[in-house]
Amino acid sequence: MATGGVNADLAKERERATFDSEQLTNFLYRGPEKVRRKRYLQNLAIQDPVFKKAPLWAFLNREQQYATALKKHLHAYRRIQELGITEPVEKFYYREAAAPHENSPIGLHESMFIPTIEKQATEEQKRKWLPLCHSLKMIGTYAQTELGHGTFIRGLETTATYDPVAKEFILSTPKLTAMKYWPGNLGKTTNHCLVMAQLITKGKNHGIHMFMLQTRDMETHQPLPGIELGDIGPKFGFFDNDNGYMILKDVRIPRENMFMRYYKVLEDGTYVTPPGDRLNYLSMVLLRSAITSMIGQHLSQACIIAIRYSAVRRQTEISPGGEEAQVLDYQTQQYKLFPALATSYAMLMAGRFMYDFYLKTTAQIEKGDLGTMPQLHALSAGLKAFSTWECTAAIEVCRMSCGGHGYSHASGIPKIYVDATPGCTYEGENTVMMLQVARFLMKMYTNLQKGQELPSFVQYMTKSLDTKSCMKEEVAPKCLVMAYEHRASRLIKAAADAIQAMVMSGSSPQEAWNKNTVPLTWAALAFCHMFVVKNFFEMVEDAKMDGQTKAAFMALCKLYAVNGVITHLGEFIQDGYLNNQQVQYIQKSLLDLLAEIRPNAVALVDAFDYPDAILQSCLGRYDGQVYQALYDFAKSSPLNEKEVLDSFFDYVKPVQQELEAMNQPMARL
Ligand SMILES: CCCCCCCCCCCCCCCCCCCC(=O)SCCNC(=O)CCNC(=O)[C@H](O)C(C)(C)COP(=O)(O)OP(=O)(O)OC[C@H]1O[C@@H](n2cnc3c(N)ncnc32)[C@H](O)[C@@H]1OP(=O)(O)O
Ligand SMILES: Cc1cc2nc3c(=O)[nH]c(=O)nc-3n(C[C@H](O)[C@H](O)[C@H](O)COP(=O)(O)OP(=O)(O)OC[C@H]3O[C@@H](n4cnc5c(N)ncnc54)[C@H](O)[C@@H]3O)c2cc1C
Repeated sequence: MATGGVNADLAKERERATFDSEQLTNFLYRGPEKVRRKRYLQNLAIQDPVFKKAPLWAFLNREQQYATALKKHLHAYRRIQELGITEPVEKFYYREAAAPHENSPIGLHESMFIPTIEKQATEEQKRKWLPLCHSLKMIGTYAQTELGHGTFIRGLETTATYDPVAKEFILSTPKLTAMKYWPGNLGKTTNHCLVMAQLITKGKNHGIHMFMLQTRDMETHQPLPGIELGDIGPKFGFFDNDNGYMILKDVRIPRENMFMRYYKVLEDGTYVTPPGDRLNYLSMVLLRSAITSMIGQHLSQACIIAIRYSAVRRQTEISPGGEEAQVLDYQTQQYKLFPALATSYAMLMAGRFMYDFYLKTTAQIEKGDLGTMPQLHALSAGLKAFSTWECTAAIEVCRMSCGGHGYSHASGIPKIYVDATPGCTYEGENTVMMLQVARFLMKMYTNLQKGQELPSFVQYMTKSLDTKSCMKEEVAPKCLVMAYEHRASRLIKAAADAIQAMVMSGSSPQEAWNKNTVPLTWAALAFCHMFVVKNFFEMVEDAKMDGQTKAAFMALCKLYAVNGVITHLGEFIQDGYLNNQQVQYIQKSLLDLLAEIRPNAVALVDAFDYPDAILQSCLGRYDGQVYQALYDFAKSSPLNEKEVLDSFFDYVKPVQQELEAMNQPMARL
């Protein structure tokens, strides 16, 4: 049955591409040297026998999935130290290849616990905790969310009451809804956590603060007295992670366990006012800033799978008796997949901007300059929400575009989807994040009205609203960007005017805000969309690559912008900014771009440079031998280990016998 070699259709696709995919790979990973290093690290992991021999997650139950993920991630953690890998992005490449599609049970330790100690602890606390963290004596997580509150963190109910006599904080869960619920790896893996709790000292509540809590004995791993904790049970995805619950019964911790870099409680219980508000929200901002790239990568994997498969899959004779067409040749299939592909590139570019902006801004914060914190908060919240919404929707489109096989774990896409979609909820529920963006935009609008200068990325608001688009038959990037700016400005103005009008007629600002949250999210979404489009064009224009590669990349960028106009057409034409003729130009441009991208589709996904060992998809294989792979996958199903299952004798046979007896003529009498 084995066919071997590269599938002929896929081979042809690669031959007909108008550009060299390696050029785009080099751009995506910031240069050929970095690509070589990425491949080297990925190969090290792929060839490691510990990872190679591990069973595929899809055939394991939850406990086995957890144990396998833990084993692999701990081995990866050790190897990363042995190999001296220190760059976060290089650690990511190694881990992704070591345990593809398996979420790390020590992930929160690395992505939130250690960074929070680094950024929020005093030098003394760092000296004490960080060496223990690096040797995994301390394994920690971030325990903020409670049963009753995830979004409204000022409403958290866990308390940390200072006792000046013992110089200790008493951590308590005063009621059911105050129980910590959801923190990743809290249930079984970790022995420490950062607890967010209401700080009460000298009888006064000073709001939520961060405390270091040891939850389990560092030798026996048993929970410590006064702490009840466990796993919250199976979820939609993240099967391999022990999201946990925790109840605290007056647990005492030393005063030194409060994170005291910015916030302080003196020995006598005096609270020292911090240098700025919301500094203890910075750990969330770090993850939000990283999520746009991460979700763009999830979507890029789904696109590789769906596009390679669509090049191999043939279905339906185009003319009677003729050859069946590659499904990728159907315009409708292209309309599903190419906007998804364009979205993944758009988000990778937005994620690149976002993470660089995070590094720049936090360097300023470290030096005591908190001036850019509001911009960092607004952009990280907005791009996190916009990218996770767009990418998860597109992943589902990719899955459905693979027909029936897309529904099988053999495709790899269902797992990508279930692990990507909680990105819309964790680190700030998306609608709530959009309303934070709206809050920032309303402030900027008021500042504009007062004649104040605006930060560069909202400068476009200062332009008076043009009434007509410059769009011509040749749909120009400049006119597309202006259309997005126009839509965002108009929707921001509309929301602000509606709020101001309500306030003028006697409503309180809060009431006016609450009656306009839908238009406010329209404005915030339009702002984020505009930002992503503009950033994409700028990055393509600045990219150093040959002309053919740039042309292929630019076609995707234009498609992202054009498709966005068509999807949200109402908002672009509501005030007559685009007329009927201009909309027709844009619609035609969409069809032209689908045709232009078609010959490059496979090369554009090859450029993401994911080895098969990471993709783990029968449909997305580089060699396109999908049918053999699907057959092998089916054969390896544990249900096939026995020819006849015990359940046949336990259940089918007895019922057959009962029915047979019931249907005997004598039995009916
Ligand atoms: C490329 C290599 C990268 C490698 C790096 C790292 C690797 C990362 C790997 C990623 C792995 C991913 C694995 C995922 C695992 C899942 C993890 C999930 C973890 C969690 O979910 S933790 C819990 C998260 N919880 C939340 O996000 C809660 C959401 N709620 C809030 O944030 C706040 O409650 C909310 C909604 C912002 C409101 O706060 P509140 O204090 O009530 O504020 P107001 O609305 O009243 O506004 C007042 C004022 O504050 C400003 N503000 C609010 N937040 C911030 C902030 N974060 N920073 C700065 N300023 C803030 C707000 O704008 C207002 O300002 P004004 O000037 O208008 O008054
Ligand atoms: C996989 C996963 C991992 C997680 N890991 C962690 C972790 O490690 N640590 C941790 O502390 N937490 C963690 N969480 C919890 C997560 O951060 C919260 O679930 C998230 O912040 C959303 O809060 P919520 O569940 O309270 O949603 P809710 O706020 O209850 O949302 C429910 C609905 O109410 C709406 N809503 C709520 N408030 C408003 C408002 N002000 N205006 C308009 N609409 C509103 C929302 O839009 C949503 O539609 C995790 C969650 C998941 C799913």
